[in-house]
Amino acid sequence: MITPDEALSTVLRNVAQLSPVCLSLADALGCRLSEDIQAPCDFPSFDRSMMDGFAVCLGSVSGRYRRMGILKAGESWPIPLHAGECVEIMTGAPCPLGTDLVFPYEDVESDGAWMTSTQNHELGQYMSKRGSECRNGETVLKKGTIVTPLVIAVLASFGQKTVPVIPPPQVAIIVTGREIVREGRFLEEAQIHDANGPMLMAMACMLGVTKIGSQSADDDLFSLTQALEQASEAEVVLITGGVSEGLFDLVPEALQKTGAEILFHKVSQKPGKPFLFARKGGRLYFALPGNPLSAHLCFHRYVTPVIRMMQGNILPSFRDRGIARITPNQSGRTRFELARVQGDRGTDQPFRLTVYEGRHSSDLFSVHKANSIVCVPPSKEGDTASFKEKDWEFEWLESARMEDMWS
Ligand SMILES: Nc1nc2c(c(=O)[nH]1)N[C@H]1C(S)=C(S)[C@@H](COP(=O)(O)OP(=O)(O)OC[C@H]3O[C@@H](n4cnc5c(N)ncnc54)[C@H](O)[C@@H]3O)O[C@H]1N2
Ligand code: MOO
Repeated sequence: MITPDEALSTVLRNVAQLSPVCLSLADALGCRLSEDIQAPCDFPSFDRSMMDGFAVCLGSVSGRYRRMGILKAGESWPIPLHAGECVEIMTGAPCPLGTDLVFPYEDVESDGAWMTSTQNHELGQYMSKRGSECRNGETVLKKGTIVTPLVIAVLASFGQKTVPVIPPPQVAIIVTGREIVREGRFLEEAQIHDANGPMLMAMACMLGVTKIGSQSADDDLFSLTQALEQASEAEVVLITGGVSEGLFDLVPEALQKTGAEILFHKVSQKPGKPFLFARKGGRLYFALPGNPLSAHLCFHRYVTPVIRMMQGNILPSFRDRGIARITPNQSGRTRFELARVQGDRGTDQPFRLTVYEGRHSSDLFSVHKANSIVCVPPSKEGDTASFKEKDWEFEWLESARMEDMWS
């Protein structure tokens, strides 16, 4: 059986970044730009008042200016100001031609016909000059930039409706098993509700996936192959259940029947031993063992990096260290244990880990507070089975939230 590291490198060797597409600004949130973006005009595109007050054309020795009228944002002044004239101007309005500076209301006295400045001034004050943020044709956003709400604001400022990005993959989820009842329908005896489908959908959403199909299949070849055919739009296909040794675990056979090449089946890990990885052209298939914690681990460890790489992301290391007491691993397989990290805010004390050990991969209820995973390698021969507190490396789960970990 291959090791988890060998499994991960086989998976990663088979991933390619997706081709760029143009998405609406909202759909592009979280994606990487696939091209540099140039400003289509100067920004701001006119000399803009930064304050409510008076736009003045200098020239008055006494500091008194003739008030020529009012200029709202969204309007422009038709004629140039002459020396000693001013216009009452609102923030965001274009300064009239001839404006030397803007006085805020706080720095003047005005009687309606005349305005007198009461403070010193500087040329150009409170004017955001045309092109002062960027010039027409200037590169304002670099290829590879992640589209955040601030990037969306920049693009929207140029009037751009779409943007070229590396999209997230389309994901299809196939939930197998006759005993699984979906979408809250009534349970017959020996049936259970679907936990994997909603969990995997949520995990994909956390990685920015927006197009997720979900369907179910019975434990027979016809139903499984039909479901696999229906998933042929997706770049990532997740199948849960039916991948182990049972008489009705037919997912490997169904994948082969549809022409997918199985790259490995079974990994020396706990949970998730029956995990299978296959591909057909650019489409990757992950057959995740049916027990929810196995499906969770296999998604976290093998599917998450794939979805990131398809979107042109590097693989960040969400690793940290914390103190824990963990039973030595004499299973012969690499153990991945869910854990809860906690810290003391404002101290430099190391993180502490509560490791949810000894759970079966169907024991969902006691681990839902987990925010991390610890990898416990198999003990080496001759290791005394000591059980001491020590410093362990852990990996944050995608769903971990900082505000939830401080005690
Ligand atoms: N003889 C052997 N039996 C098993 C082995 C083995 O090596 N030899 N491996 C065990 C391990 S480890 C796992 S994990 C499971 C995985 O089996 P399958 O992937 O074939 O999954 P199923 O048998 O279909 O289901 C297992 C378990 O999970 C429940 N399940 C399935 N889907 C869902 C869902 N969508 N939501 C909630 N729960 C689900 C299902 O009812 C079963 O209880 O095989 C062991 N057997
Ligand atoms: O590998 Mo299974 O995932 O332990 O239950």
